[in-house]
Amino acid sequence: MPMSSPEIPVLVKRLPHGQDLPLPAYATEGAAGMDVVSAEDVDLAPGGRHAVATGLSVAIPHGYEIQVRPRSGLALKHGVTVPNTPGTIDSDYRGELKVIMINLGAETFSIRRGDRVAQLVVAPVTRGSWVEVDELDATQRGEGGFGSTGGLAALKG
Ligand SMILES: O=c1ccn([C@H]2C[C@H](O)[C@@H](COP(=O)(O)OP(=O)(O)OP(=O)(O)O)O2)c(=O)[nH]1
Ligand SMILES: [Mg+2]
Repeated sequence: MPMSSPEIPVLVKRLPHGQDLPLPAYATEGAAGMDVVSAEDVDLAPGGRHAVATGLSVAIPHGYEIQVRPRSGLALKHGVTVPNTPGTIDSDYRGELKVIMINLGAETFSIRRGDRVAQLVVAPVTRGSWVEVDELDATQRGEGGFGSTGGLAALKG
């Protein structure tokens, strides 16, 4: 028997143009994201982008967010992805949830109302607070970054 993980209840409201659409849903028992469908027809030209309507607004519990992530099949087969991935839906946002999509492929990509365009991951948020100091502790990495440990080759053991 697979263990079921706790589910976070998220309030969802179907907007007038989304009344007949299915709510975002997990495609399989172990899916991390709920597939969300488009509430509109959009033809995305090569290089084009659009904030795709979902016909939904949500109220996420405080301390959680929804991440809007691309579907890998659309990215691999068509070059269609979410440029701001993971998109952030704040717990206090009450506007329409939209999926920003970009067509990085060579062909126009047609999205039809009801098509599953992206996936939504409900995730906990940890917030930080600044502790301002004059000096930071020394580390092995120091100021090195952006490739300072080398290129693609594996590290020598
Ligand atoms: O893919 C996305 C990303 C954001 N939003 C909505 C929900 C989110 O809570 C709000 C603001 O998003 P974000 O903070 O990423 O955008 P911003 O450019 O910083 O806008 P704002 O000044 O409104 O925060 O826009 C979406 O519907 N889809
Ligand atoms: Mg913002």
